Amino acid sequence: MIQVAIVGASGYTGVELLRLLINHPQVEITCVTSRQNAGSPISSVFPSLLGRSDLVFDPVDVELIASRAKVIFTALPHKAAMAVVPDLLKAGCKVVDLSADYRLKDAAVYEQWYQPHTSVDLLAEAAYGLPELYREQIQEARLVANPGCYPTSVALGLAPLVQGGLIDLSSLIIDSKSGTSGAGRSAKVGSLYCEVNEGFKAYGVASHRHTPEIEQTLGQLSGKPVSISFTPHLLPVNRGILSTCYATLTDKHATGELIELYQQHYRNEPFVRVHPEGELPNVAYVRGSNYCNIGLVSDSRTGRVIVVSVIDNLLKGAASQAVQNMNLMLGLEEGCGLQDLPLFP
Ligand SMILES: NC(=O)C1=CN([C@@H]2O[C@H](COP(=O)(O)OP(=O)(O)OC[C@H]3O[C@@H](n4cnc5c(N)ncnc54)[C@H](OP(=O)(O)O)[C@@H]3O)[C@@H](O)[C@H]2O)C=CC1
Ligand SMILES: CC(=O)N[C@@H](CCC(=O)OP(=O)(O)O)C(=O)O
Repeated sequence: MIQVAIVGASGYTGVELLRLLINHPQVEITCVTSRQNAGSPISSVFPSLLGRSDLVFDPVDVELIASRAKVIFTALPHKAAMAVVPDLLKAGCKVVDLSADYRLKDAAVYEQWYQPHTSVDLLAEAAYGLPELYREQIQEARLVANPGCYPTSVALGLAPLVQGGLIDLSSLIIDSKSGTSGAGRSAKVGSLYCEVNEGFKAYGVASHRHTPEIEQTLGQLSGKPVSISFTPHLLPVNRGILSTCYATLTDKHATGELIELYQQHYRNEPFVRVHPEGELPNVAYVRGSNYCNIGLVSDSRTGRVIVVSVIDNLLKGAASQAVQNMNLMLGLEEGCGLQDLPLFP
């Protein structure tokens, strides 16, 4: 069994990692951290795990973590992640970082959208953890930067069109909606029930920090700089992301033709499912699973293609994608421990 640790295990992505890794046949969780819950059994914080694990939360102590585990998931807020990742790597561990700290290749871009970076030297070597696009780099990496939730849904939704040169990249508009768990488990007024329930709002308009991450991936796929308009929205549901992407086609293509292209593109990808013509995805079709579902329509009236993609933000948008990356880094079967079907309805 491979020994793994979860740093930041008391958060929303942390508990999803616990749920997945407790059932993973090739790994054993040997260390979980939380500053606020240090000394408490995990089942006292998450009663859903009662009877399934005797683990007790430890404080964040790099030496302790590295002495107990070889693979570490850092499920910490950005900035807190880069305070521990370099020392974990120095201690010989492999790291899958769920934060944004190692996703952007250009330190100046990171510093423009986040804060000063304290381990710029690791940006070049970190593999961007979207297996469907960067599988080989992930297999070789000791540090994987797990993508953001919105960027995962958008990159998978647009990759076939962008790589095929089928759209005018300057026309891209992306409109995404996320469930409230995307904001994490720490107390914030904006995440309170009365603030979110029965409401629906846009936020981060023309300023959300996932914009440069999406532009970086689409730029790599097209070989050209890409600028997008990206607007996230907050949905009054616990989990799920739906991204609607609009772009002008450079030539006429019927919906059926584009769906055939997507089906071919993703034919060997076990976690990407393309809907047949006339059917579009719903966040409920992927909830609780590692799937990304994609549907699209070519609008001959406007010459635009409209792509709709859905993921579970806590799973393909975070924890299950992190486990998919770990499997690749360790040479395990890529879908090991990730075969759960979505929870429908
Ligand atoms: N929620 C989502 O849908 C997604 C989240 N992510 C990213 O994954 C990471 C974790 O997200 P999420 O689980 O939602 O966050 P939460 O706020 O739910 O959990 C954060 C965890 O980190 C610990 N923590 C917080 N601050 C620090 C610190 N300064 N030093 C050490 N530990 C700290 C917390 O425990 P304690 O305070 O007790 O130490 C807790 O265990 C973030 O970077 C987030 O952006 C990525 C994709 C999707
Ligand atoms: C609903 C909501 O608040 N979502 C978060 C995105 C969460 C996430 O995955 O982002 P990082 O991993 O890049 O932090 C937000 O908009 O900041």
